Amino acid sequence: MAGPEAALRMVALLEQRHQLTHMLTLYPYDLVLYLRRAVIYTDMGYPDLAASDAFRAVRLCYEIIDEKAYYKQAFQAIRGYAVIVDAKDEPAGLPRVMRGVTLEQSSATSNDEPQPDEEPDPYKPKPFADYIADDNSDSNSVWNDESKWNNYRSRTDSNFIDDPLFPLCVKLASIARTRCHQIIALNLLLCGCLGSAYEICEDGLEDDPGNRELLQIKALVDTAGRQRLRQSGGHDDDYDPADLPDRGFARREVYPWNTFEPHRCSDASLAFLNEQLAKVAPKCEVRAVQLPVLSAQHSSECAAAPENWQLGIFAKEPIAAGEVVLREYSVLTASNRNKAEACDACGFDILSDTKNAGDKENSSVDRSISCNDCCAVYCDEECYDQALGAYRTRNFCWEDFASPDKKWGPRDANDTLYLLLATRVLTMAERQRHHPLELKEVKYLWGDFVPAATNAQGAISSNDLSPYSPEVVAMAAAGGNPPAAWSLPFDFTDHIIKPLVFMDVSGVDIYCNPVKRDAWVLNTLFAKLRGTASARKSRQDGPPDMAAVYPLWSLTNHDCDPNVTWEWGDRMVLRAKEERVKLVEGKAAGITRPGGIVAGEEILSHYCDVNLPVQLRRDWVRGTLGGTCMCQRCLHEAATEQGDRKPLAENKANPACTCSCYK
Ligand SMILES: C[S@@+](CC[C@H](N)C(=O)[O-])C[C@H]1O[C@@H](n2cnc3c(N)ncnc32)[C@H](O)[C@@H]1O
Repeated sequence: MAGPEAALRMVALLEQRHQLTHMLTLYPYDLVLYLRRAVIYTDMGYPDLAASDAFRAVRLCYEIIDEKAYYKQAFQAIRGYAVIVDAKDEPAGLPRVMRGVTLEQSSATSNDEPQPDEEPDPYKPKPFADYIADDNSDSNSVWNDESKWNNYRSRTDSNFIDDPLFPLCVKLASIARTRCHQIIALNLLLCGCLGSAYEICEDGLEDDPGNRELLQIKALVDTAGRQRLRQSGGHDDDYDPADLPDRGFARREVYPWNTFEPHRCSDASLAFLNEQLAKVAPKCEVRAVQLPVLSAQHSSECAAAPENWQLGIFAKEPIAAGEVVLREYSVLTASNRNKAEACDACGFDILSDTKNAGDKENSSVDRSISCNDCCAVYCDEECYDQALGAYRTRNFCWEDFASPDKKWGPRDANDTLYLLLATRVLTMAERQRHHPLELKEVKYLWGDFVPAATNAQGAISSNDLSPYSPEVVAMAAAGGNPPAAWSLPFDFTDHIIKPLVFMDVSGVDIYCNPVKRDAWVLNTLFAKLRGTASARKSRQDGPPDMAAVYPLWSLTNHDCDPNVTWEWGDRMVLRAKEERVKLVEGKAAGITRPGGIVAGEEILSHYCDVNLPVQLRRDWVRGTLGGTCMCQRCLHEAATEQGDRKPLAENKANPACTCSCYK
């Protein structure tokens, strides 16, 4: 499907998504609504969001089956469906999303089978197949008619403990659970999260052994895993499902329904940012600037890369060499260290600060204060007050989750820090009663988003997506890689499970307020945090264990000949460099010229160690810049290294280059 037809279909899907989201705000414990929205997301080509909704639905199934914390609410919601199914006054019986699941071999149903000499139970629901009508559509069904639906719901005020529909409700939850496992596993496969997809199949098969769809998805995951192994030069004999790759990718984009993303270069945005910047960098201003769109294919000879509008910081007046340009404080920090070592608010390394050691009034350790209720420490009263205003309350510390070593085993250090930063944003949003994407620390951050149309190319989408679909089978046979344009690293545990666990242990109702806590909100946060966070290590040879986002500092662009240096302690401090690299043909590094910044000059920071040779610098910043660095120094040094002594002005678009500079 292409052109207007595809566009019309997308409009219809967006409308359905909108309606289901609205219904979810009214009935947040209704697992069927989550399942229906999951199917819409799959249809739109957002498998990560589909997996997330199905995961919330499966949690609601377990609430009912295992009588957990939200048992009563989840039971009330499913009972509305049971009333209709039992009365058979709705011809379609079940909502479409739950049809076609049979639990013949399920342990959940086997206990329900009557023993030969047992009295028949008058309340026992009829065989499930009886409820499944031939009608294969939800159109004209009660599920789409809100007033009729509310009428059914009003009949669910019974005391559920003695409720005759109780067995049917549990049965519906068991059927939904299998459907959830199918939807989660298939969509994780589409994201490339093979390890988690495999595990979900196993979980589902434990509840519903022999389920055909789950067995088929497991076989596809297996195929994809073996293919990946072959692609990386390994042999099938070495294949072990426990080693399946689990890092997938999701679309990094401003979702079509995201109304929170500002037009970053508008007058209103610039006015707001400049008001903020004036407090921390009085000699500077934020401006819109055209930057080259970098790609990994760019070569040094491509001087004519396409450009896009972004933001940058510029000097409004001269700044002397060595002068402070910007001094910024932030509580959007994350620490993966022992809580007693660094300030919980600003991340300052209190224990290792030896500046005023022994001085009772001024040493960092003696000025620090500890939380009475947890082991968090703060530099001083000021940091504690900042924490109180931004993310914590006097008697609630968020401490349970935020001690990563307590909860989570060894894993990628950067991923842990991004997760902890995301949870800090969630706590800020709760404390300040804002939507997470509306917080001023988050709203204007660069997210490195890719246009939705680019992401849609190659996405597998269908409202009847099944593990037997030729597209899915072909995708698995090719190794289960999502489209190359999907650039947001995606992990089932970090993006879906842990944020929910975090909210849960923090006492937040994870089902309520889906507009604030949805998976797309978290993905948008992760995109922004990945585009702007800085990390550091406390031990030279250790992994990064501290991270922070300084929203204004993060607006500075990179250059391998920067005009500022930065120091990161309790604040981020930018200073004009004392001296700069002088570009002399054939001898770029080592020769210097005086620092200082003139009015109108852009403040250029550095995202890598600028003392390294050009190739290593480019390798370092490729991820952050989205491609090969094309700053004047890199172009110059790369050309010199390759023996190309042409003056830079002659470096025009290169016909041999595979990037878009020549097209
Ligand atoms: C931390 S942001 C810098 C601020 C950003 N320009 C903004 O609008 O917020 C990093 C992004 O800026 C862009 N960028 C920074 N330095 C660049 C450079 N020298 N050339 C091209 N793009 C650059 C890249 O898109 C990179 O992903």
